[in-house]
Formats: sequence, structure tokens, C-alpha cells
Amino acid sequence: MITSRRMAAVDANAEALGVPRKQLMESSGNAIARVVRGLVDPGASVALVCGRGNNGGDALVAARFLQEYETAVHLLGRPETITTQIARENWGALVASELEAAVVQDSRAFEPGDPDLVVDAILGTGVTGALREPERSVVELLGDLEAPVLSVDVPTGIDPDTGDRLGGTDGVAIDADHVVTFHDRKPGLGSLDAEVTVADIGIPRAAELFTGPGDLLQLDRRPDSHKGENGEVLVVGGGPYTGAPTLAAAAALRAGADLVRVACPEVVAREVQAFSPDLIVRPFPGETLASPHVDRILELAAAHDAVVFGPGLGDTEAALDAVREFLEQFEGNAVIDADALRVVPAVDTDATLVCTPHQGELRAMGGPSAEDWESRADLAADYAAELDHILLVKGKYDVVTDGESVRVNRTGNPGMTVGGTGDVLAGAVGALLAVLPPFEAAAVGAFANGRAGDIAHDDMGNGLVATDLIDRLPEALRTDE
Ligand SMILES: NC(=O)C1=CN([C@@H]2O[C@H](COP(=O)(O)OP(=O)(O)OC[C@H]3O[C@@H](n4cnc5c(N)ncnc54)[C@H](O)[C@@H]3O)[C@@H](O)[C@H]2O)[C@@H](O)CC1
Ligand SMILES: [K+]
Repeated sequence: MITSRRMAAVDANAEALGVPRKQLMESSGNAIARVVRGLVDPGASVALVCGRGNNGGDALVAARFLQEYETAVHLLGRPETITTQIARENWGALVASELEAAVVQDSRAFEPGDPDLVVDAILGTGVTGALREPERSVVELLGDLEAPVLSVDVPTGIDPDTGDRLGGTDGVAIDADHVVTFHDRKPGLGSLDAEVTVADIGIPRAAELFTGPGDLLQLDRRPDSHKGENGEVLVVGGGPYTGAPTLAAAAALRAGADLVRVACPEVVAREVQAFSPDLIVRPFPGETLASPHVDRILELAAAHDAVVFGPGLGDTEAALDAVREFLEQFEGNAVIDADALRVVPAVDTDATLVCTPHQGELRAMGGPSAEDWESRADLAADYAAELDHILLVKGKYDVVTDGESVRVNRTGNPGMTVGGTGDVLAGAVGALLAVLPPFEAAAVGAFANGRAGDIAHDDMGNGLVATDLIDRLPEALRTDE
């Protein structure tokens, strides 16, 4: 099962792997034609009703594969208003090939005749809201025809993710007899009374398994968002180390958080603040985190969207006891890193945790280890299920798993073995945890951190340091390439 959002990400990842969308569209068109051949015999009349997006584009391709049929393409709208380049190119190919194609600017000009089969390629996963004109009236007109309907990807008028009719009770939708859907079943198809064919269109498994630029698409911000809406992050750490919480906090800011506060021992606070005026410091007395501070930390944490717990905290008995007490009472989202990790397996918590161990830390937690990344991914998934938390196991290939799904990240380079890059990752994941579902936050964080490292490596080679990564996080998180 795949949501429209995830499908768009996978599609962009496939493109980055060298399988361009136009090639996928060719496969989709071919798949439509295969299903058509199973439904009606050569010579039958097939009306291909096409919208102006890629759903329509798929059927424009199908027309080329169905030349032994009496096909008639009906494009809903002027060709100049086709929304994607690849669909426009396929329209051009049809016209140049002199295949029958009509432009329907107004539903009154829609003359489908009496076809043996209707192909509904009006709207697919790119639909938003109730149907507009001329789509709405054309859908109504198609409802009056006798012919069976094959919908492309999803019946027009149906929400691909929920199966609900768009526009509520006033909405209109295609009552499909058959659906040919691409790559994987869309959740909204489950509730339909239609025969569904899932067509493999050649998207590599890697486009789904490995993180890629498509994973960043979910970060697109609403233009009207205001301060605080894009995440407030609390970093809890410091004591024996000052650098770690500072790096995590600075990384959270660069990864898009609106406000980042650092709760750390007094002795460390001044240094953290000196590093950057962008950080807000919330000092607690003493030289290390301890039980008496837990109430105050809980209170602070409740006022943030995500917490990053652990950087530079050290492994004193007092600090680890405090982590345990915090987790027993905390119910929000937290990234757990460094020494705080070892507390996780034995603690009973209602919090949602993203744990970011490297393989040594994973073993210290009692977790599994394996040489190759594929076995490591399987074992990590089992262990995440046992912990009931999300794991981001750092390595050459980072493994992200919630116990069910697995995503593997391949960005990053050997220059990143320098100290502090783990703190940067924890901070970046913290910022993302404030705005994305936890599993996605971990996957996107791993991708962006490694990509920032790769950009830094281009400039600095193996001389790169953790702060270089922080500076490059914004570029690594950009979607508008
Ligand atoms: N990996 C993928 O994602 C692939 C997608 N493909 C096809 O591409 C489709 C998605 O294409 P698009 O993203 O271009 O989107 P669609 O073609 O589903 O719809 C986008 C178009 O519909 C218009 N529109 C949106 N909501 C509307 C409404 N309520 N009333 C009237 N018009 C509306 C938009 O302005 C735009 O022109 C999939 O369903 C599938 O058929 C395939 O070609 C190949 C691979
Ligand atoms: K459709």
C-alpha cells in the first residue's frame, strides 16, 4: 500500500536513480494497454478520456500501444494548458502521429459516442479537492454511458488515500469497473467495488528502500506558516562536554527549527551561549544533569515539539538516573543519543523515541549486529519492534526502522568519522521530529546529514569538521533543485 505523498517521493527517488518519469509514464501507458486487451478485442472502440496532468499522460501513451483498436482520445482542456512537460510531449506525439484526438474545452463539446470501453485518465494521485469544470460534468456524462470503465491509477473523483468521494456528498466520481494502478495499491482502492490490477512500471525497489531527494518533498512548508509553527526543539545535554549539545542545537536550527533551547548545566551554559546568539540557554544548577533537575526538564520539554536528549551528557550514574526518571514521565517526541541510549531498553515510557546509536552503541544497548547492511536492517527491525521505538543505526549505510518499515540511507562519506557529526545528526533529526512523523524524521535526518557531509567533502575532503556539516544542512535539505 502506498499513499499519494509517498508515491510522489518514490517517483522523485526513481528519477534520481536514473529512471526518469517519462520512462515510467511509458510503462504506465503500456500497462493500461495490457489491461484493455484483456477486456475488449482488437477493433473495439475505446474512449480514452484524459486530464491535463500525468494521469492523462499515461492514457496518451496507451493510445500508441492500442493501434489495433478504434481509439479516440478526449483531452479535457487546451493542449497548451497540459500541466507537465512529459504529458505535453506525449500529446504532441499523438497529434504528429495523426491518431484520433479531440480537445474538449467545455463539457458540452464532449462527444464520447457509444464506445465499448471507457478509459478514465482524468485525474489520479495529483487531485486536490472537489472536481472542477469541465472534469465534473464530464464525469457525470460518463456515468450515463453503458460502457464499462477502466480507471487509470484511481477512479476520478475518489480520494486516493481514503477512498472517500472528493467534495463530500455533493461530489461526483467515476464508478469504475476496473482499475489499473501503478507500482502499488493505493489505500483508497480498498473500499471500491472494482477489479484492481497492480501494474509494475519498473520503479526500482531502491527508490523506496533508500532515502533520496524525493524524501525531502514532504518538508515543503506552507507559505503562511508563522514563528513556532515549524518547530521548537529542546536539547538536553552537556556536562562533561560542551561541544556536543552546542552542535546538536545549531544543527536543529539549520535543519529548520524556529526556536532551539538548550537545557544544560550552568558551567556549560555560558560556552553554549557564546557559540551562537541564535541559541537560547536554560541552565540548571551544578555540573551535570541529576534527579533534582528532572521536574524542570519535564516542564520545559512539554513546551517543545521535540526533545534531543543526550549529547555531551556523560555516563555518570546521576545523569543516567535522571534520563531514566525523565523518560518514565515524558510522553512527547524525543531523539535519544549518546550515553542516554543505554537507558532505553529497560525503561517503561509513553514517549515516542528515535534512538540514534552507531553500531557499538547499539550493541551496548543489547541490540544486534551484523556485517552486511541487509542483515543489519532485518535485525534492527526486529530489535526496534522489541523496543517499540524507532532506531536509526548509523553506519556506512544507515538503517532506519520502526520495527515494520525499513529505510536505508546511503549519503555520507568517510570524512564524517570526525567527532561531532553524530551530534549534528541528532539535532537535525530533532528539528525534523518537530514537523514530520518520527520514522520520516529519522530517514530525512539521516539523508540530510549525510548529504551535508558530502557537500562539505567536496570542499574540504577528509578535513571536514562537524560545523561544516551544520553550515551545509540548509543546502542538503533543499527540494528546489
Ligand atoms: N511514480 C508516479 O508517481 C507515477 C505517476 N504516474 C501517473 O501520474 C499521476 C499523477 O499525476 P499528476 O501528479 O500530474 O496529477 P493528476 O494527473 O492526477 O492531476 C493533476 C492535474 O489535475 C488538476 N486538478 C487537480 N485537482 C483537480 C480537481 N479537483 N478538479 C479538476 N482538476 C484538478 C491539476 O491542475 C493538474 O492539471 C498518477 O495518478 C499516475 O497516473 C505515472 O505516469 C508514472 C509514475
Ligand atoms: K483516473
